[in-house]
Amino acid sequence: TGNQWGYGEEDGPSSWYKDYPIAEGARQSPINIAPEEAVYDHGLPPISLHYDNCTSTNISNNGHSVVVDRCECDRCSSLLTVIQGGPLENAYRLKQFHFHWGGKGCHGSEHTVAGKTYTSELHLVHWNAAKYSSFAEAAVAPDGLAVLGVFLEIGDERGGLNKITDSLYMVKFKGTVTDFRDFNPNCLLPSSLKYWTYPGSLTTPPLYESVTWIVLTEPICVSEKQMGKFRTLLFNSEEEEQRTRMENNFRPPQPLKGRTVRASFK
Ligand SMILES: Clc1ccc(Cc2nnn[n-]2)cc1
Ligand SMILES: [Zn+2]
Repeated sequence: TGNQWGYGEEDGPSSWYKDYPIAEGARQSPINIAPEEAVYDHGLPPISLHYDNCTSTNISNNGHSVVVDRCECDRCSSLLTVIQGGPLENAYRLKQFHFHWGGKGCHGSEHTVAGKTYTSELHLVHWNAAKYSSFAEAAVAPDGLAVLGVFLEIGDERGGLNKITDSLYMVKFKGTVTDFRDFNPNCLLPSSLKYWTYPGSLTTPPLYESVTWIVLTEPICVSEKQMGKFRTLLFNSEEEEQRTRMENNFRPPQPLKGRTVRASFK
């Protein structure tokens, strides 16, 4: 039932085009960011993040990544948790955040910077709630989504990440979910909000070309021990006999096809 895609030899990124022809589209993500070719746009305002009211609700393993959903209850959804400014015409509301990572070593990010890969990449997924009435409606619109990308590199431990890594044992298997309240992703942001921005897509099927990408230039540091806990997750459910470690859940860079990457800085 439905399209079975993954990150393996048979079902991985190089075969997604069979079920999702948009995989070969004109604005696919991720991309390699070439800083020298990025165009400094002095008209680009800074981005502003209002995550203070951010309340998470649960953490889950969807068979592709580990996802922290934002609470959508009436009280919470009235409280604004948004990204605005930068290339965005209006405020985009946070829907969820998740990660992409590698096996041991320093590959694992989706975007690369002058060919450099990072050990992981955090994605905060937002939708244009000012213009569309649901995430699903926004997800298919060219200005529907905004994803904030944060690079993770191996170094000192990141304290704020421990609440997540200490919960991962509860969502080891695909299809598992557990309460995960009051986590604010502010603690996972670097000190600088300098960014690159370009028009792109979701990096997994359905690969919709609806994402305004905002990729922060400054990585955050996480420890090898913390990354090791991400790699205890499994792609498969408890019922499946196959036990496949969840790692290398990243799509490689896609052709730029004439797009311009803009920089918020000189
Ligand atoms: Cl709703 C949804 C669908 C796909 C992805 C995967 C992804 N796309 N861009 N970054 N991650 C994340 C959220
Ligand atoms: Zn992602």
